[in-house]
Amino acid sequence: MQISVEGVVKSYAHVKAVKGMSFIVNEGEIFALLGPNGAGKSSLVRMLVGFTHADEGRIAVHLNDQEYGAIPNDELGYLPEDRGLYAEKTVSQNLLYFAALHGLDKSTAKERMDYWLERFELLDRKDQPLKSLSKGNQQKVQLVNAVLHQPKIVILDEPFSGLDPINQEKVVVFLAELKQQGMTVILSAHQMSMVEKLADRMLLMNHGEVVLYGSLNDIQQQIGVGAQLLVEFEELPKVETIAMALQNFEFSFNEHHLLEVNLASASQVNEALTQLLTLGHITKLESKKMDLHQLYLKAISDHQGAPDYVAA
Ligand SMILES: Nc1ncnc2c1ncn2[C@@H]1O[C@H](COP(=O)(O)OP(=O)(O)OP(=O)(O)O)[C@@H](O)[C@H]1O
Repeated sequence: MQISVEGVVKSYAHVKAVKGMSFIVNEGEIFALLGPNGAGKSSLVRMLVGFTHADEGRIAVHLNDQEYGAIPNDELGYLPEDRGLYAEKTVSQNLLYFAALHGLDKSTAKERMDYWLERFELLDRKDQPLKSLSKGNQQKVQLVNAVLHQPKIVILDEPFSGLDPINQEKVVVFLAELKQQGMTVILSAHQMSMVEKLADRMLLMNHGEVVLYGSLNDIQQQIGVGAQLLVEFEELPKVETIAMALQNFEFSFNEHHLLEVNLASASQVNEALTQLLTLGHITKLESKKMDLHQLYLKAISDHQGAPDYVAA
């Protein structure tokens, strides 16, 4: 299995939502689509599942020795942006109905349903109407619904949204188990700490363009910030003095008023330290790698996208 997206463009009326994006999703990986609101993630997903088509470019899904223009329905597990189960029906009525639509026999469907509901601590709610469950619990039922037929490819639009931290962790475990079962998982998310734990590779997009693409290591290299120094001075020097000394470095202050100096690579440590020592007495010094949350903020603030609006 491989999904290849080549130069895909998608516009709606006057909005150019996807502007020539290319990437590959490999079999068995957890692949994260990241980006601010309106970046074009859902537009991409809608093309991957065949709800809409690209204006330009090509999507090729290589599966079972065939090539498809979108993920075929019987191999797709989908958690759509606008969730859509039957609110009046019970949890089990919903799940068994959709499992049957996917051709699953009732006893297999029941067995798998009970397994996943148990994992999400929802087994005792299965005979209750879906609408009587909290928003987060309904979301967990939706997740179960997406995978009951054991599809090869699972696409989840914001699987963590509306979940408390404990349930977010449960979803992390759920997704890791899907991967273990051999499924390929594509998800969009805004929770960088969850993505960091899970994703094998990721694509950060902004204004319909690829900003960063690859593993966490790859994107750390692409953004050119290998590490950060965290510095505390006995007496914090003036910003202008710091700027003079650190001309070759980007720096900022964190919420504890510690100076953060970005290093392109570890080889810059000596130069940075030499300059920092000219600024005063250092009381604390730490070095750390930038996490995904910081990489995301930096990449998006550095990115100058092309305009989204096209002339009428
Ligand atoms: N059906 C539509 N008609 C017109 N414009 C649309 C439509 N769907 C999306 N857009 C526009 O396309 C751009 C990309 O939207 P999209 O929903 O793909 O972004 P997103 O990254 O999924 O955002 P979010 O994180 O908020 O869900 C936005 O400017 C949006 O307003």
